[in-house]
Amino acid sequence: MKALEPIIKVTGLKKSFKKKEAVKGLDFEVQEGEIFGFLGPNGAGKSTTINMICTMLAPSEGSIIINGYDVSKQKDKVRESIGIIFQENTLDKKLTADENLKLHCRFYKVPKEKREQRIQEVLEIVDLVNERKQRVETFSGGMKRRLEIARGLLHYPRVLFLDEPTVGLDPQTRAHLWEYILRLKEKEGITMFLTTHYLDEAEISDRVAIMDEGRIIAIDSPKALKSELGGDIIELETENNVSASEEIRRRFPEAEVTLQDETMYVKVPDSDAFVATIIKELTAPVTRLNIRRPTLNDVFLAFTGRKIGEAEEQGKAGS
Ligand SMILES: Nc1ncnc2c1ncn2[C@@H]1O[C@H](COP(=O)(O)OP(=O)(O)OP(=O)(O)O)[C@@H](O)[C@H]1O
Repeated sequence: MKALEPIIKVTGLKKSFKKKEAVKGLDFEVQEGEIFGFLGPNGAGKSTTINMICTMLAPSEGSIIINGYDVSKQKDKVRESIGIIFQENTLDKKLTADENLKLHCRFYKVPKEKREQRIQEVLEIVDLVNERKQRVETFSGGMKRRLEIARGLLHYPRVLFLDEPTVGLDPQTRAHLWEYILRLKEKEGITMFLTTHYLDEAEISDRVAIMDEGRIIAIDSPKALKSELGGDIIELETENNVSASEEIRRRFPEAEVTLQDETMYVKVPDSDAFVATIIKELTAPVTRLNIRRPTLNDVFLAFTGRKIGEAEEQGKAGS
């Protein structure tokens, strides 16, 4: 049997801005129907990559194939194959939802006889059927984002790009938006490529690529990435973390110890035996102890030596 062609294939992708090498050589594939998440701190190179994939920025090197079309040679075919929902709101606020959608249908040459049915379908997906005749300026932030998603779907794209789709929304609206996105996957079987720096949101993805400083440092399902870490994470504070971490490393050679501010993160295959021993025998008394399953933040920490929030702070300081 012939193996399925990936819907997106990226090879040797690089981008430099003058002296800054923002994307340093990416190779990855996205399969049809996947939710593919790009996770990384500000400045990691996510937007630059997504802009190149969406034909909006020319790569310095490498190739991108979407839906069988070459992004640098067949831009129009690529644009027909994709829908884009970016951070900036590009709806016309003075127009109604309906007028915004009709405009987009004309722009993307959705056949006239299909327009009415398609507008109804996409409004149903994002629950805005009753607001169809309202002006966009009366919409809440969440409603606007939903309308943008509806608009991005009008021309039956094979891949939908969502760049930080929940930025600026409150937690409840964020959660709802993800429900719509999952509904979309169910109803339209569409491939979704999303970027986020919210770790909990990345969990929705079938696969996640973790990006840092222009490179993909890990790529797999959230479950596999976390289980690759193996064992439990023990958060530990003692009266002297430096000497305690040295003692742990000496006595438990299999333990991986990372010191972060006031807290030690210890990863061990068997947390029960470890905890029983350190509580009784560690020279520096234990002042706090918490055992938990690994999160994507731990994956990021394991690969980069820092938490995703800290990487962002460094990114901001450096830019
Ligand atoms: N047009 C540009 N000119 C010069 N440098 C740029 C340009 N666009 C991006 N960069 C730099 O490239 C690096 C990657 O930026 P990019 O916006 O792709 O990161 P990101 O991961 O998408 O971050 P964010 O979440 O903040 O959008 C950053 O150091 C940024 O300052």
